[in-house]
Amino acid sequence: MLVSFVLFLGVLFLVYSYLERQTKIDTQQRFHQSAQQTANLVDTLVQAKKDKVMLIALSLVQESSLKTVLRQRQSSEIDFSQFVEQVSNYSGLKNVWIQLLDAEGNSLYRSWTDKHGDKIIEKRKDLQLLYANPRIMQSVSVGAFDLTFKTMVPVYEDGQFIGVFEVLAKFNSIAQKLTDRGIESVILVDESYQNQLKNPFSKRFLGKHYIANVNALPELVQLIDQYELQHRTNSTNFIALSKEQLFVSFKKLYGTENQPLAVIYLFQPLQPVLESAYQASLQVYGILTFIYLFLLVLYLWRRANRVSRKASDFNESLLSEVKTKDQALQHQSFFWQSIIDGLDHTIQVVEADFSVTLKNNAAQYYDFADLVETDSQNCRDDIYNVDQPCEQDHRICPIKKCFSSGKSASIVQKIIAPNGKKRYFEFTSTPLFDDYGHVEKVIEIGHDITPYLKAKNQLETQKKELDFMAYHDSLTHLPNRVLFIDRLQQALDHCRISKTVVAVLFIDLDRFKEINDTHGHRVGDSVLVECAKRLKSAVREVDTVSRLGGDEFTVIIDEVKKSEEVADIVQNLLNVIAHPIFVDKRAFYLTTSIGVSLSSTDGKNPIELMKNADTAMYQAKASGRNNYAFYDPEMTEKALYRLEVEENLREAIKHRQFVMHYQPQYDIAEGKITGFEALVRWQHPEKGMIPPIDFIPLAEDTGMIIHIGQQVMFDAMLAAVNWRKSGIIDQRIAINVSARQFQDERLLELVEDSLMATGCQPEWIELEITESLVLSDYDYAANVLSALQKMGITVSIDDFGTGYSSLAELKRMPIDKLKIDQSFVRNIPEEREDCEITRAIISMANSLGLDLIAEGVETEQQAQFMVENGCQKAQGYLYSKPLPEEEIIQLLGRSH
Ligand SMILES: Nc1nc2c(ncn2[C@@H]2O[C@@H]3COP(=O)(O)O[C@H]4[C@@H](O)[C@H](n5cnc6c(=O)[nH]c(N)nc65)O[C@@H]4COP(=O)(O)O[C@H]3[C@H]2O)c(=O)[nH]1
Repeated sequence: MLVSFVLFLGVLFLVYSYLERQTKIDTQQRFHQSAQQTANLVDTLVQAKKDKVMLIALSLVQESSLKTVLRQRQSSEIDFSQFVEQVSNYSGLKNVWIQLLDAEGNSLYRSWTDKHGDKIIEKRKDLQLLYANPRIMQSVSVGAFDLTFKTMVPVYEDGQFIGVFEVLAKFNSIAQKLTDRGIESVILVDESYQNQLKNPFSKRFLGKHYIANVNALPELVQLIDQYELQHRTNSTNFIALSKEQLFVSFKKLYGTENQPLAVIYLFQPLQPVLESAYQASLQVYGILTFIYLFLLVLYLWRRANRVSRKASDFNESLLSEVKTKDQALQHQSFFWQSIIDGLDHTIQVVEADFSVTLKNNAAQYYDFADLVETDSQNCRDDIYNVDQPCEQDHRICPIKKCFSSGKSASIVQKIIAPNGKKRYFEFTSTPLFDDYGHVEKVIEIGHDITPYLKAKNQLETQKKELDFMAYHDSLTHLPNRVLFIDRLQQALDHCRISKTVVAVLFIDLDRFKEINDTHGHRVGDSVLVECAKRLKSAVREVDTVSRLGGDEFTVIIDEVKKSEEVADIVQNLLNVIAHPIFVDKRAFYLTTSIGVSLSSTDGKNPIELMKNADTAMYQAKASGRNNYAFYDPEMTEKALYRLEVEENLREAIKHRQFVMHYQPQYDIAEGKITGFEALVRWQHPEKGMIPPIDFIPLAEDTGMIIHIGQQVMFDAMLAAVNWRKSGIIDQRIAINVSARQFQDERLLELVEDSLMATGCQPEWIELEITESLVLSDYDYAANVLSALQKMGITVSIDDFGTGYSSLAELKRMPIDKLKIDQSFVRNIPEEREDCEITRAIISMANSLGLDLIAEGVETEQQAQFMVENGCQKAQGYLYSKPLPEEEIIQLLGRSH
């Protein structure tokens, strides 16, 4: 804008500079024109006068009198004064003269003078020219007196040149005519004529110049002189005298031979000329101003147009830009929409009222329905079977959460797609904030993660399979060596805490190679798989069976309390493998050798234990296969012995090799038998009488105690019945109930059955339960004991004092009798502490009103201690050892 303005000013300046210059030029031109006009005026006037003079000459030349004179050349007798006067009147010219010249150039008549007959041609060049070539000639010339107009007409008669008729008129009238037009003139005759004017008409001279017009104003003449205008006529045709306010122009007159004749100085007021010039300038100015204004208007219009066009262009470009941008936006929008619509992800815009205002194609396909929540319905669940509707007690709606917290929230939901397929979607809600930071909307993006979950599950399965393969044997699916060692380490760590023992079994199938070689690997593999199954089924769930490779298996037996347990398990494993294995309807009889190492004695780490178990396995093989061996030989012996006992025990049960001994119980003070305790003995056919301590624990462990207990109960009840029938006793017989028996739910049934089978009355017997058994499960014990009491059976607590029963527990327990354990009795009276305990037990039993008996009384002091401290009954070697039934009968017979 500023640049435009400066340019505009520049142009304005140039235009006005130009105008000013132009004005000057125009003024000069106007002056020149004005001078030219004035000169033209002079020319016109001169020409008009010339023409007039010529017309006069031509009209007069026809005058016969003139011809006559010329023909006769007799001018002296002719008076043409009247004729001239008529011509003057006729032509309107005041001063008109005529002259007649004969053919030789002699003046026949001159109206201005009386003189005639002289040879004028000799003096006048114009006449010489005319006579040389007769023709009508006009001229302004300086005569002897004045500046005059002349017209010379050759006169012919009958084709013969007879002379010249010349008409003359004063030039002075021209000045008058100029004056009439407001132009004063001063006619200065050329200085070359100064000598010619003998008797000048005006008699006025400026220097050498004759002032031809009589009425020329002196001040003008003075100005000519003052400004030396005479010298300027050659360089210009005008002078503006500003001071005098006069405009002076010059008009030069020339003679017939083009010789300078005179200069007419034409004076006119400067102002009109200037005005005229100004007018011209003004016209120029006007035109220029007009042009300028026009240009300005044009410029402004164009500028306005330009501005308008610019504005229009701007508008157009703006519109175009807007259109382009709009299109770009549309394209972009279309582009994004295409992308958004092309996405598998569902996108929904959820408003604060949970209505969905926008959704992409995927969302429309799944049509997750309005997200409007009601009290009873959650979003989507009325349309689709959503397993996990978002708003429940245990989970919240992510859209709600997003609105309330302003943070993104996600949820995984199972939906049924329109095609009926089950899909898992992960929905992520993202907040959109308004200008005030409030959550305005929520963008919910749903992503079908079914393939991902499927792939994840597959990967997990594959990983599990790989993990499984890494840690398991591919044939038997048993843990491999790596896992076995790991588990063994864990077991060792655990057994250190639990103070138990871990046993490692190294199992090798005997002569398995023969099966492989003879029947092929496929059969061999089948045999191995079956062996693995059997080994696994023969141990506890917590125990680990692994395959090291080939026909070698290992087993971890955890939490071993006694080595005998291990021997049992090992024996069981030998047995399960010994059963025939069928492959392709062919029976294979396998044996196996098992080596055992124990963490207590044979090693502290997995490698050591496995190595020693392996060594033991070779010992077992060396001792004849189908065998087992402990790494410690003593353990092997023990195990073998135990196995033998177990087998014998089974035989003993089968063949009823158990016999009952009865130990009498006495009233210490009176020395009378108050009862008996039935104590079982094993009458081994080869080894003789085996005490209960050598087989009861094994019978307990193996469960055979149940069978032994049945026999004992039956025999003892039967003895009670028989002895009563024979009338030798009326005392009760106490029967020991082992832990396994007591925990057997069939105990009460067994007691009832035995009572019924023997005909024994409940009052005739007493059941002894160890204190530790009662304390291990107090409620159960109380129930069972209570049931026994209700049956009428006396219940006594054996080995009392070893279990640390409290007085409160005793008080609540349904029991009738306490048996002071012989471990206290044994040291009485030496051990003060045992004495104190015994006193306390006696005191406790007495205070609770319980019957009381001391076991293992071997000395009088012990018996006396008991009596002194309130225990009236005792049993022990002091009175009698446990005796066979016959001896009891004898004893009773003696006592009777
Ligand atoms: N040192 C010494 N010992 C004495 C004396 N008086 C008795 N004894 C022994 O002490 C044991 C008492 O039986 P127990 O405490 O019930 O201890 C019994 C009992 O727990 C168990 N037992 C015996 N018979 C049976 C039975 O039929 N069933 C059950 N479940 N266990 C039985 O075997 C254990 C041992 O029985 P036994 O060898 O017969 O040993 C008997 C008996 O012979 C004595 O003065 N000094």
